[in-house]
Amino acid sequence: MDKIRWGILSTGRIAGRLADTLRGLEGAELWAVGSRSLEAAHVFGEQYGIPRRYGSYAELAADPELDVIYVASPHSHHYAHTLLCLEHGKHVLCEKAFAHNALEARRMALKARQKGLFLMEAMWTRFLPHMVKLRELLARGVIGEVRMIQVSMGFRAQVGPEHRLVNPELAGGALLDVGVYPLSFTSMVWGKPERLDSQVYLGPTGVDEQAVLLLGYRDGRMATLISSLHTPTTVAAYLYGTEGYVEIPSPWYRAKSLVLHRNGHAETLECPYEGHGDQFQALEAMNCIRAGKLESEVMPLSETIAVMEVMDAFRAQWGLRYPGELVEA
Ligand SMILES: NC(=O)C1=CN([C@@H]2O[C@H](COP(=O)(O)OP(=O)(O)OC[C@H]3O[C@@H](n4cnc5c(N)ncnc54)[C@H](OP(=O)(O)O)[C@@H]3O)[C@@H](O)[C@H]2O)C=CC1
Ligand SMILES: O=C1CO[C@H](CO)[C@@H](O)[C@@H]1O
Repeated sequence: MDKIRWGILSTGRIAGRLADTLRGLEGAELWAVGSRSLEAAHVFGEQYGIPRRYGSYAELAADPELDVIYVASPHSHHYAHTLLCLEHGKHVLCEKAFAHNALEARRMALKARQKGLFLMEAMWTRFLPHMVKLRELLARGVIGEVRMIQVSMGFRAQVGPEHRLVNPELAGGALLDVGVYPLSFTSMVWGKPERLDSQVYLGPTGVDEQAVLLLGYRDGRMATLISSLHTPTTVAAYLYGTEGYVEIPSPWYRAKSLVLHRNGHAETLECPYEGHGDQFQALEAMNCIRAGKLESEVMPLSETIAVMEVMDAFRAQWGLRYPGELVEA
């Protein structure tokens, strides 16, 4: 296959980051951008050297020469925008959190399967070298049996009530924005939890501004996760095993090393990479598309859906519903 042609849906902050990555990535061609505003598409197109610029997402999705679209709109719109792209025969890499809820995620996965198209949640951290190394270490049992996991991800968002981070119309809240990372991380190690408990602070707009999440697994394994848009926290991860522990230094989700603690000694394992780090997920998407795979084995849709189910359960504990979320008829 020739170069894979990418389209970028939206001109926001993270859209700019992947555009910057894609323009230098082997095998990729940054082909088009779509925005709600043609002017914004032109500005973005100029900035990143993108030849085709559209003033609507529908026109972007309909471009017959595009292969894959990166959906980088707010959480509230991932469902509709992903379906739009799939309906037009485009493969999709969709930002986290994948949707409002698991029902939407299941429908997105079903549509991709029906259309024979690739779809993946852009859980980019999973593809970074330190995560590949971590999976290797755990598979070799270097810290014995992992019994406890502790992960935090919190920062102070100084934004107004309309901002996507706290606006319920845009599916704001710490859980979907940052909590999804520790949940997906724990899922990568152990799969879906059996028991859930939590403490939450709902802010003035009604969304979760911070929470402590407790996950219970079979045989007494447990995880404690922190997610916050209210309080800056360390952004570190620890996996405690029966024979030692692994520390992923702050910020754990894009770290360039791991620290292995065993027998009173700490060994730093370097896991370097260049660039923003989102190139690995783009390479995974392109490799899958070239191989005719509909999903990634590293970030499968079943797991994205399972994590959404866990987030649904936490929101149910908190009585937090989003105005636009799909509900069973
Ligand atoms: N992987 C990562 O590290 C990160 C991932 N993210 C994820 O990326 C997504 C976007 O986040 P981010 O880039 O920070 O968000 P921004 O607010 O910076 O950008 C969102 C873009 O979505 C488009 N959009 C479509 N509909 C709406 C709407 N109703 N209101 C506002 N914007 C709309 C706009 O583009 P336009 O005007 O061109 O149509 C806007 O620029 C989220 O899912 C977020 O969780 C965010 C940050 C980091
Ligand atoms: O995915 C993300 C990574 O971290 C950011 C904070 O620094 C979040 O706001 C964002 O959505």
